[in-house]
Amino acid sequence: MELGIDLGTTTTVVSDARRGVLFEGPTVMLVRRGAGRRDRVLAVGTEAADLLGRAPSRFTPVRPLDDGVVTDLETARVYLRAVLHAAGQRPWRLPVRAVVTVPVGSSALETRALLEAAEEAGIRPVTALDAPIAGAVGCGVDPMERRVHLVVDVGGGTAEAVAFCYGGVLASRTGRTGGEEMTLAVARWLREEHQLHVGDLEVEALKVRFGSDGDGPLVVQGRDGVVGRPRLATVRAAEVAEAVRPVTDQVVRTLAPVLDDLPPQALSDVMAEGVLVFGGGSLVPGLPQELERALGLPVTTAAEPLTCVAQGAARALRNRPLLAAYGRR
Ligand SMILES: Nc1ncnc2c1ncn2[C@@H]1O[C@H](COP(=O)(O)OP(=O)(O)OP(=O)(O)O)[C@@H](O)[C@H]1O
Repeated sequence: MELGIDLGTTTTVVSDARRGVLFEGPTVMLVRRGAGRRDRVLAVGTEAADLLGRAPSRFTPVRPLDDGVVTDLETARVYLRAVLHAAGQRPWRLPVRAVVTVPVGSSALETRALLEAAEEAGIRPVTALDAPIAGAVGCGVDPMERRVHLVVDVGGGTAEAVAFCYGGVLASRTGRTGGEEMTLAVARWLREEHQLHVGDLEVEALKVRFGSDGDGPLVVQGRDGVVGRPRLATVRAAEVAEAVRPVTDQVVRTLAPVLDDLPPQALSDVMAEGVLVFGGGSLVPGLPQELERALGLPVTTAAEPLTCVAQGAARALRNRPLLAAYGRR
């Protein structure tokens, strides 16, 4: 079994080169913590997210990643095993080979922790690949060619810009601010401007909706900040955009200096080709345009911005020269 695994801060996607996406869901699991015993997983991904705030108190929601990196090996192992199970794979029966993606900015130690967790979960051999490189492969870009490509990946916990060609990274910028920070900004704005306390999932849904519903009114449900009762509020998409803007500005300010490190020939490749952007954060209205302004280059959003990283990772698994050049072990 050959898989590409995009273990993101917010979303996990598992893809198979032949069958496509096998699992896509929030990076969260619900576990029962037994005294002295191993954690028992009740639900993972969408099923776990649906139960958040509803499950009995003996079940704890656990997020295995923080800003794109593994913070606890055992948690990551348990999570990966649950994800493989949900994706219909049983590592204890089938040999599972995989490419797992990591942020470009993750340290050797952080990458090692993820690889160890994957091996412990039964995935062998496993290779780590920078998520932006995997995303580029998923969009049909060949990172082994001589032409320089520039891609931007805006995820939940990280935003990265990477220029690469001919088997190597030329320049990169990483920021640990992404879509989750945008969600927090919307929640803060609802609290301050509308005196409304809104649950995480509702704020997340509002952030996703405001881009797709034009400038029509959006209804959001929460708890009144003064009297504490449930209440509805009507907001406009343009207001939500304003609330998110300081975060998108920060993302763009962090990434744009990647151009400063490129030699003139590389710049002319990038100018001819433009910039490819993907990751859930790229779907926030206005972000591609702001990026275009800051870089002074045309920006194109990937056709499948949420799954191209996992699909590219699965494809990379069969490309030995690519893994030898860009893989991290
Ligand atoms: N349609 C949408 N509109 C706006 N934001 C979206 C949309 N779809 C997803 N997002 C946001 O994208 C973010 C998740 O993106 P993605 O799945 O690429 O990140 P990730 O891989 O989990 O994180 P990271 O790469 O930082 O580890 C979340 O903050 C989510 O709210």
